[in-house]
Amino acid sequence: MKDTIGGKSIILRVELQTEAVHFGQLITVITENGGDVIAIDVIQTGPNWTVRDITVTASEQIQLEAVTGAIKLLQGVKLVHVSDRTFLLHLGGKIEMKPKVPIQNRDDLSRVYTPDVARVCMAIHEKQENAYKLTIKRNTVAVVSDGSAVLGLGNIGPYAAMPVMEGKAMLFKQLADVDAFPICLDTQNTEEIITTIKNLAPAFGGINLEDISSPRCFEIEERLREELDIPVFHDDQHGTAVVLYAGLINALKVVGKSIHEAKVVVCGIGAAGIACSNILLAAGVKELIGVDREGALVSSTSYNNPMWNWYAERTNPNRLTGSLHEIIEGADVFIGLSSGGVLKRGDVERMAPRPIVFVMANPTPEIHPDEIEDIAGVIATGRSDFPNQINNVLCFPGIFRAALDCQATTINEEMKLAASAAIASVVAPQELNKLYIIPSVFNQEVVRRIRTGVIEAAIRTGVARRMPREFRSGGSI
Ligand SMILES: NC(=O)c1ccc[n+]([C@@H]2O[C@H](COP(=O)([O-])OP(=O)(O)OC[C@H]3O[C@@H](n4cnc5c(N)ncnc54)[C@H](O)[C@@H]3O)[C@@H](O)[C@H]2O)c1
Ligand SMILES: O=C(O)C[C@H](O)C(=O)O
Ligand SMILES: [Mg+2]
Repeated sequence: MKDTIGGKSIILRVELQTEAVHFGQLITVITENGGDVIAIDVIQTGPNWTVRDITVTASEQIQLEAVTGAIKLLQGVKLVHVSDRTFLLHLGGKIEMKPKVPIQNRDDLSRVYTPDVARVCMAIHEKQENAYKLTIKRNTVAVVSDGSAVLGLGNIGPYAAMPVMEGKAMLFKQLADVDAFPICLDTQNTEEIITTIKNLAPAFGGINLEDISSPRCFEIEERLREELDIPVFHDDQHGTAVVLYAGLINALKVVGKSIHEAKVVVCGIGAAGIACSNILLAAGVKELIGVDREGALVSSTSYNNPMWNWYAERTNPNRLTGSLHEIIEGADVFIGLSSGGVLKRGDVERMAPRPIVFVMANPTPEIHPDEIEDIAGVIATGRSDFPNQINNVLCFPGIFRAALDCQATTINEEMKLAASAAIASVVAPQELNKLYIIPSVFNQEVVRRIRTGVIEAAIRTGVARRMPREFRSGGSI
């Protein structure tokens, strides 16, 4: 699949006959064909030959193909091989498990394993809560997918979903020191998914559901929330909604509009679109219209999807009908959670002045930001290679850090709103502008502030089973 935006990067291993060709000629051929040379490494040299690795990036895959084609035509140059840097990074997977203590002798062995481990087992058998003290449970989250709605790629199955889940596990660890396991299930049957996750739960302090398509994701999450005593959080719904709301709070300030008066169009009424709409309704949006493939959702129509009937009852107060291109007329905010290329420049031209355009489909947004840069008030995407990344990665590490630290039984609405406010607050008023409405994933304040705000909300709403030390002003739970 050809991605139309974002940098592409390859490493070219070339052997040059130094008498037949100058290195400068090779570089000229690369740049003339649209490649940027970002690194050169000498691998081996001989009396009249040299082998080098040249790292080349280009904005389009097609340019990289042109570069390799042109190199093959150069006299005195042999293209030994081409490696895709992204694939290299994924070789053998991206994470590993590491013991916390070494096992160096028999004594260690008998304590981490048989026979002494039995005493620890019995301590948990006598008091199940001890699992939080004596196992990985207190710091471990399962990232579970069935591969049915992976990014905007659709139902690509559990094997193909793994790289995303491994990536989420890496982010959990790096950003919030949460240990996370990627688990991709080879079933898309609602009951089987629920039963499997329930059976897996003893090892985990939380369940992060990921990339499970709607409407099954709603029932799976709801049932697991009822039946488990650890937080179950469908990231595509709630993580996205938390970050979207944080971004919108700040974007509205940039364009000087009020959330109560804004006309908001959400495109893609799936897992993420429904959750984002819910948070917007709770935040006071009055004119909210949902659009999916068949056009605007309206209460006068009956849908096969029960969530859509529920949705249409609560939104579209003026009962607008028609396609996205019609509905978008005069809108102040567009929120895309559908698939790449759905929005056209003409649509944005017909929005209200200084429109807010959040095109959050991954990996290809609903419109390329460059196409509307001159007419939009604020633009955000889900990707890391544009300004204003509205992506659930800003939420899930911090919200689970908080939930694990206070051993929350659930992640409730108050905790989610606290997370949104925490994220929005990281951008100081004097820093706020159209290219900076949302903090970077690498801003360490993000997880820290989410953790504080979310633990406070958990304690306030009575779902914390443990009071972290810094929150113990009087008494403990
Ligand atoms: N930026 C983020 O943090 C973030 C988070 C979650 C999801 N997403 C993106 O949002 C999209 C949806 O994810 P999801 O988990 O809600 O999936 P989903 O399958 O639950 O829902 C997708 C919805 O979009 C609709 N849709 C697809 N193409 C459309 C089109 N051309 N016009 C109108 N509607 C269309 C589908 O009918 C479906 O209702 C994906 O691209 C995903 O990558 C982004
Ligand atoms: O994985 C991401 O980048 C965000 C989100 O979970 C998505 O499904 O697109
Ligand atoms: Mg996802």
